[in-house]
Amino acid sequence: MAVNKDVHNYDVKVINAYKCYYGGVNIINGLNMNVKSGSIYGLLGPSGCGKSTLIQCILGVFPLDSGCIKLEIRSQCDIGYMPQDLCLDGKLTVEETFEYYGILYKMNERNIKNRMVELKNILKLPNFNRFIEDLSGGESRRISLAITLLHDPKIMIMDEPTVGIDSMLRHEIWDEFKRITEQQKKTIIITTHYIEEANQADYVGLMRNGVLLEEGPPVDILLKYNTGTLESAFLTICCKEEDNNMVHMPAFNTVVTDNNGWKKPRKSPKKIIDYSRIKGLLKKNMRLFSRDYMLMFTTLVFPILQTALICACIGNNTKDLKIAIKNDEVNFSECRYYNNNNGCVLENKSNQTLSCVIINRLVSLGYVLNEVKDRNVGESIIKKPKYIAFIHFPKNYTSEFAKYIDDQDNYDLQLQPYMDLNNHNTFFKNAMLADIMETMKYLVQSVLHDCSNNPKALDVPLKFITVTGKEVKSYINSIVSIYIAMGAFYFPCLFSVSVMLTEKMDGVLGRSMIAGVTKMDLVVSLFSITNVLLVLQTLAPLCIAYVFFGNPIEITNGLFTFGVLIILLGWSGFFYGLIVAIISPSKLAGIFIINGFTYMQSTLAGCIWPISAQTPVLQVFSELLPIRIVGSTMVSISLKGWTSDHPLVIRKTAIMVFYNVILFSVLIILGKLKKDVWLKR
Ligand SMILES: Nc1ncnc2c1ncn2[C@@H]1O[C@H](COP(=O)(O)OP(=O)(O)OP(=O)(O)O)[C@@H](O)[C@H]1O
Repeated sequence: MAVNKDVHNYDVKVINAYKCYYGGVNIINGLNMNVKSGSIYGLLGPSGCGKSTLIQCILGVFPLDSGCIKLEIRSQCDIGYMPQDLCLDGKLTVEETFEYYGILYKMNERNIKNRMVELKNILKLPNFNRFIEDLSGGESRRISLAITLLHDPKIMIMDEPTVGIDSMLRHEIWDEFKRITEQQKKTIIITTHYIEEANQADYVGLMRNGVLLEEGPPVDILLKYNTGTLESAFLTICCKEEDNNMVHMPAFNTVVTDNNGWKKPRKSPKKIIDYSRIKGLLKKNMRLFSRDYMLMFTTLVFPILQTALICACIGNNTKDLKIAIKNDEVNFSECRYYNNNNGCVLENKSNQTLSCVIINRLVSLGYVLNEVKDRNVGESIIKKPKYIAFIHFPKNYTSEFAKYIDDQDNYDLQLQPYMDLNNHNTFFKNAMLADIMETMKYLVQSVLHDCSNNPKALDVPLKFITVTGKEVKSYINSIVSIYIAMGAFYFPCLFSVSVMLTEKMDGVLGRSMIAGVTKMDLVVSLFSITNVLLVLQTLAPLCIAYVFFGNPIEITNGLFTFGVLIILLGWSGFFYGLIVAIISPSKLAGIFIINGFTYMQSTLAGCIWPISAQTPVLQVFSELLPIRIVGSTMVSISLKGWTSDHPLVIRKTAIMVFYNVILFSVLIILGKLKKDVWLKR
């Protein structure tokens, strides 16, 4: 029973604690620690001995492998924590930082304001309207300390609070610590490298290799080891420990200590979602977003620019492709004066020049024709990538052509025009070949017409009827929806991964979590912002693609599903970004992963080359990619007029809902498996 009575004198008690990171060595190695209520406890020890790890365990960030930690608190708000690093958003002002943490600690506006003024006087804080990123090291440490004290918590845990603060102010801060512990019965745990500073603490714990070698009031320790300073006492203790060659039991030999009369930690359970915390997060994130011009540019301006550029560049007729010409039949420059109605080529009196018909036709299609001196020059010039073809028209081409029609057996093939092709770019080559074939057809039709024959005789004996996609005129019309789908996936993904990883790497997330924010609060607040951004990110590109550039779109009730699919795709991008943020060791890695995945999807989605050209196995994979699923359905809705009740539209929408459920579940599972998922290592 004596033990139970003792319980009430302590705010923090650690009993036989063990902790190691991911199967490594024990960082906390059978540690016992007793922090009395209303006292200052100085936790001392060399760098790397496990002080921060112990603090994280006390805060509940990491669970112990075994042992027990008891905190005399009612809720998370009873603890104030100051991390070793700054862990504050540089782009918030001092006032906004106070407001954010005040909201998390459930303080009202007036309380926050009053407390800010109080703390300003005690800690000599800088102006409230200054940005954190503009403060000096010492000033920002003082803000960090003030945030810890803001909600007047019962227990304050501070990791090196006085680092970087001048000795005068350090002295004043210690006086303030003493005042609040004595007058308000607060409990303070401080880690410090300045061992002599800890003389002012009520108790000190000397930690080494994951255990407390000594614990007690500084005066008692000095007396016990007969030294004048804590530093030499610590050295003596360390030497003794080495002499004794103390061995600590490994974690697997220990028993979870919950049988010493200790109750489970008295903490009211944290709500998984809390409206006021979400409000605080939303306010903070909106402020940060509105000040991050690069992020704003990439998430809001980029989608507009990208759509405009794609519509302006893709699918237009290829222009200004260069063709080298040598025309021995007629002076090249004279072709421009050539009149089509020069009579039938089969008649002797005709002065018809077929080479000019072809030349003028190619010019009218937008090709740039440059005359070369002779055939040798033409054949060598074609090796340069600037030229896609060299065409040579022999002398008497037209009259020989007329003879050929009359007497094919005696036709000299040398008298045919010939063409050298540059195959550097098969797309250009094929486009030009199609134009040349069209031109030749036009030529023969002209001849037939001039010779009073029926030009239609040359038509393909097949009737073409366009059933769907009548309005499709250019390649961009067929793929613009897929590009919009790409943006709908990529930009929410980019937003979630960059916001989460920036905050994680700056330690802001970790600090917010300790202040009470839950993973669900985070997801909900970011999800809300993402939805607003998603509407802007897709509405503007849709207007540009379908209104400004006039890409065809069928107006049916399928357009409702068109919108739903974009939102579902945006959500999957958002969840995917969060998953990447969990598994990425750095922001750069996270951005690389999402860029790589989106790039792969864009390549396989069918807008660069049809999926039917892929190998069967790859086709199955490509058809399952989110951008492909949504993009191809959007194409069918916009060009084929598929309605919302079309079986494939329903099926693909269901697949996207399923994807979102899967991604959200993965997010939850990863969050449960990796407890320290939002913490900077
Ligand atoms: N999340 C983590 N995962 C793996 N190892 C970790 C992690 N955090 C700390 N460590 C390791 O645990 C050991 C103790 O680190 P800890 O930060 O607790 O020491 P410390 O006493 O606070 O040091 P300092 O005084 O320099 O801050 C170090 O070797 C560190 O590399």
